[in-house]
Amino acid sequence: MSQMKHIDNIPSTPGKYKIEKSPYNRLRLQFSLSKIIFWSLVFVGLIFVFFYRSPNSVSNVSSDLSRRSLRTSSYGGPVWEKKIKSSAKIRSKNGICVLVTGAAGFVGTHVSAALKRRGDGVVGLDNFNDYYDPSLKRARQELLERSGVYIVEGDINDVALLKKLFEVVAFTHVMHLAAQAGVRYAMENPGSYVHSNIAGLVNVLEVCKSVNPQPAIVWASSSSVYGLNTKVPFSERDRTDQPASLYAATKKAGEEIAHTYNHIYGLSITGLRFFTVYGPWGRPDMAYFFFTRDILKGKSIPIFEAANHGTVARDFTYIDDIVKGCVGALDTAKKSTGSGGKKKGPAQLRVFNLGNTSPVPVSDLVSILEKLLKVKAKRLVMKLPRNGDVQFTHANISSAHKELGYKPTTDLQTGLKKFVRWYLSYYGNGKKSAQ
Ligand SMILES: O=C(O)[C@H]1O[C@H](OP(=O)(O)OP(=O)(O)OC[C@H]2O[C@@H](n3ccc(=O)[nH]c3=O)[C@H](O)[C@@H]2O)[C@H](O)[C@@H](O)[C@H]1O
Repeated sequence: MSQMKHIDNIPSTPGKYKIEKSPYNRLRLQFSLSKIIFWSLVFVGLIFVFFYRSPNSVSNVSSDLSRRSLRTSSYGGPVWEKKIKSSAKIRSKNGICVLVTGAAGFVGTHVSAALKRRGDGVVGLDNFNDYYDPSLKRARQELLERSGVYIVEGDINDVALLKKLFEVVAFTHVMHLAAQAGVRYAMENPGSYVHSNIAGLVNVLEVCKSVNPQPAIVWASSSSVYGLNTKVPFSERDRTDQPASLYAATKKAGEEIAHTYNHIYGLSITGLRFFTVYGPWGRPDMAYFFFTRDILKGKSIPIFEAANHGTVARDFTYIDDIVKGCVGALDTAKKSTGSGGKKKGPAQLRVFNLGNTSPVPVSDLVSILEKLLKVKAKRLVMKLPRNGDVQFTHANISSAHKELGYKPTTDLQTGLKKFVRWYLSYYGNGKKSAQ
């Protein structure tokens, strides 16, 4: 209020504001100028020290990103284009042509394989960073290559590469799954979330809005957007303005960014809120995966528990169910309406929960693993850390059921059996172990 008064005291027409020219005033002016310069230098110095010393500072983002070995891709040339065109070839009637970002990732690999199997054209894009063991990503790549899916090695922040891909192939759809995943890692490397989940998403949308014809976009949001929401089961209409982690906040930001690109450019965009997806070829940073590894090694596993011995539970969703949801979203996506970077009419904007509708306590997940692995786990019950984890998730999937025909059919017991079978065969019956 007092500041307001101060501003009000200054005449609105600057020319009418008479500055007295006494030597005392000049001296005072010089003195305050040098004071301003002095404090500005101190301020700049402080910023400098902060950015170069703080472990999580933005200046460290580049080193963190390079630690995740983002390669600058070399691309182009007739051989490269031929591979892409062959991978993009549609082999079924009414097939679609999809660019899958994050194709060497867990969900990306399964979705790419499913699309290829039914005769769609599929081209993958992945930067093969080392957030987790890149050899697993390479193995997924081999799997996809054997089924005819080529993965371009490059980053979603490489706009020139994205543009080039659209020059070579007129993709009808983009399945945007490339992201920095993981709830807890966001405290270690916040910059990587901004880089992939915000800057990367914007780059993908920028390119999609400017190509002709614009593709329809389906992308991975997350159940974590519900954050501290306590109303269960989580419905798409519930509030999502209380994220509990930076990961969740970047996914929520992504949903708002999607709204903007839909509104301004007429891009057809569908966001899918995945609920703790698990299964064969999964992510080693996820609990079910490293619990399996550590139970087999005889290492103790930390099991989180909420205040007053409260149960921590997740709506674990099996990968094959998620793939059906992704394909359903692609198949029901309407065309984007814009062209030449301009909106021509209203376009489709959707968001769906893809969960299993039956939350399971983490301790029950461990019991299932014990039975499947025939090894007793060394349980270390710990307080739920305050670093992004929420106590439970539970999806209401009626909207996805109605619009996408989504109907999950795999319970945790059945899904984990398939995961354990894969784990033991991939890591040689546990002799070789996941990193
Ligand atoms: O749905 C999502 O959108 C997210 O799902 C996944 O996050 P989460 O549901 O947190 O999965 P995950 O880490 O496997 O922990 C599973 C359970 O084990 C508990 N947990 C975890 C670690 C541990 O040491 N102990 C423990 O009890 C933990 O408290 C939790 O209850 C994806 O990783 C994320 O990328 C995002 O996609």
